[in-house]
Amino acid sequence: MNYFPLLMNIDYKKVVIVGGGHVARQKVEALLPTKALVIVISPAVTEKLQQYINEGLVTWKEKAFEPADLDDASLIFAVTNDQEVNNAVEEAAQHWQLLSRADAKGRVDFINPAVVRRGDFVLAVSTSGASPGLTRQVKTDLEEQFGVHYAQYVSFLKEARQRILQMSKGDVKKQLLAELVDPQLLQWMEQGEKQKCEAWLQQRIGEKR
Ligand SMILES: C[C@@]1(CC(=O)O)C2=NC(=C\c3[nH]c(c(CCC(=O)O)c3CC(=O)O)Cc3[nH]c(c(CC(=O)O)c3CCC(=O)O)/C=C3\N/C(=C\2)[C@@H](CCC(=O)O)[C@]3(C)CC(=O)O)/[C@H]1CCC(=O)O
Ligand SMILES: NC(=O)c1ccc[n+]([C@@H]2O[C@H](COP(=O)([O-])OP(=O)(O)OC[C@H]3O[C@@H](n4cnc5c(N)ncnc54)[C@H](O)[C@@H]3O)[C@@H](O)[C@H]2O)c1
Repeated sequence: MNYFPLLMNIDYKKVVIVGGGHVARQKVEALLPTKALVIVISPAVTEKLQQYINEGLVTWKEKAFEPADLDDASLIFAVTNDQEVNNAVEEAAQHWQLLSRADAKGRVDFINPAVVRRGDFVLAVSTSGASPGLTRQVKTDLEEQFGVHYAQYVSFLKEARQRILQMSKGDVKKQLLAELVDPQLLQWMEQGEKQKCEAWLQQRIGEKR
């Protein structure tokens, strides 16, 4: 299957997760960085999910699934351990609602990549469902390869790019934007020397004005 990868803005949209087990917890954790309105439908939830519910990060409806639970949901996760219940969720989902089934059966509108977040820098991995184990392994490798300093690095690149776009034109702008991905900047950021990056930018912008 050739899936279409995208980054979706789901802020303030309703997301319904049917099931309250370990897979439901994974989905909730993937959604926490967003402002989606997350509702868990399940007679029972894991300890970690209970913690998120207590903190008000997620709403829990302590009950077995019913079709009306899907009303107004933009995204639906059928993640119970009961195929019949997941089938019932699929049957109740409208064509305009995007459905994901953790058992990878029946209708599959989307699947979930493994995600490494470093601020605005997002790395997503998938084997299109072929091997979730390999996906997990590659994610672990990426976590090591792209350390937490990437968040600050990409934040600097964002600000620097805005400044370049405002201050320069044409070929100068193009050249400055190309120079911005200089590996030296990444190295300074990794060493905690953000001020060197700032000075570098000041100098470049000054020279080209
Ligand atoms: C990425 C991640 C994100 C997430 O779950 O949100 C994710 N699976 C993760 C881990 C993981 N899942 C499983 C294992 C055990 C090893 C194994 O079975 O190989 C491990 C490894 C581990 O946990 O270490 C078991 C498993 N997974 C699926 C089935 C059903 C089936 O294949 O039939 C079964 C068998 C269930 C059973 O037998 O009962 C199905 C799917 N799992 C997907 C995503 C989608 C395709 C991903 C892709 O394209 O590669 C897809 C198709 C649907 C979906 O759920 O979206 C998360 C990464 C961890 C992370 O982020 O840290
Ligand atoms: N995508 C993945 O990464 C992945 C990984 C492992 C397993 N799976 C699949 O996901 C399924 C769930 O795995 P899990 O480890 O979370 O299982 P689990 O047993 O930990 O949790 C199942 C949850 O479903 C709830 N549930 C049962 N009947 C329900 C109903 N009628 N209405 C609402 N909720 C109901 C239970 O209360 C429980 O909270 C597995 O059966 C498997 O098919 C997917």
